[in-house]
Amino acid sequence: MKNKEQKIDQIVLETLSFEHLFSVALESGQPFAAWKMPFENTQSIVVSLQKEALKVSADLEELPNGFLAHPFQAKDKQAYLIPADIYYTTEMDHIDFSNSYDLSIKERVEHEIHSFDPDQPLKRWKGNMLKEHFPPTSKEHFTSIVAESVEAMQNEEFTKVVLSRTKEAKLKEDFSPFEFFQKLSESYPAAFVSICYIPNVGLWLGASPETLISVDEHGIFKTVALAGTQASNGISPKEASWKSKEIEEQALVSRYIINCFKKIRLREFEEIGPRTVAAAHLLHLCTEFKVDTKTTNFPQLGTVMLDLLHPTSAVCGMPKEIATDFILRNEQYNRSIYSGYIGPIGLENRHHLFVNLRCLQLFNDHALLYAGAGITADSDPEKEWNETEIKMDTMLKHLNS
Ligand SMILES: C=C(O[C@@H]1C=C(C(=O)O)C=C[C@H]1O)C(=O)O
Repeated sequence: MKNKEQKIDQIVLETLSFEHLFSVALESGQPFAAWKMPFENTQSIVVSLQKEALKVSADLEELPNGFLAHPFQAKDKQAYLIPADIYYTTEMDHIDFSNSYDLSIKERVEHEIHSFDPDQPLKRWKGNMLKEHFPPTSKEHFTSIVAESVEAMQNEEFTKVVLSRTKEAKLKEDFSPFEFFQKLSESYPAAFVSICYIPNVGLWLGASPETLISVDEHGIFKTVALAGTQASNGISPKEASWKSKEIEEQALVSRYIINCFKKIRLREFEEIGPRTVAAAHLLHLCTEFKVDTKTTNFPQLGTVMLDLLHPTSAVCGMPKEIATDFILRNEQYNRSIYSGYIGPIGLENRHHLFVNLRCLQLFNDHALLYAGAGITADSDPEKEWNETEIKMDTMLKHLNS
């Protein structure tokens, strides 16, 4: 990975805590993101010192370090970038502070962090939440569009479509985004747990099980084909068995990824799986694909594959254009960054972008949960509704507990 020149200054603080910086960022209304990587304990946070997130094209080699968030559908193909003007992880004893800003901003941030009172409940953040959203999806509407898509697929108009919906959940009076983030981090070690705030996009929290692309510090590129869902009900991944509907649904996603490699004539990929993986109380089928970008001399593979892969048939369908069109005509709401992608880029010399799933958006007094299910010609509308219910439980279980 190319090393970008970035001038960094530091704020060394004696009594710094992650909660301090998280709370100051949340209350400030500045774009920020905090996260925990799968199978890592470290929590990280970036805060932008500009009022708005940057609108950028997802060129990983060129962008400054930060946190990227791309909607499911963006006509201009632009993503939001929260630049790491301030960067801190629970492994550090100081804050990295981009010194392209003048001293007075640094002093203001330092003052706000020092004067933050952890015993006072946070209130200001609620004023920064979006004021409205599309009405939540009724069961009647969801099952009727599933039935309509099944009929279209039986007529061979397309092969797969992922249909999604939303649901509202009240927040308790003293709901704390920080406590919720901590609860998710503790409960889901295998997930990418994140919170991100982008003005006009809102405050989003999630526990994603699905990597879209990653390129690590050694130049190893990875992506996965994740699909097929069942409640684990105490069954371990090794004991799980799958019906042909799910096996085909996941194989379709694998074929889609292999096709993307074919488009760029890349043959040197390793394919591992499919195997059953656990995500919270659910099981999925997963095939992992790996490429060494150094031996293949393809340093920009992450950027190229990102452009080809998104949206994959795990969140959109096959063929992509027809499935997208069906989704946009029938879901009756805007997915925003649900089923888009989010994650840190450049930091610690790696990029890791996840499909934004098992997530919710916060409003003043309630949350809006998002989930979808892969529909094929063999789907049953009632079962697909239930699948979205159990996916939403990933968040719902911890929301007001
Ligand atoms: C669309 C979602 O999940 C995706 C769809 C799956 C399926 O259809 O079985 C499984 C995992 C994800 O790739 C979601 O969680 O909202």
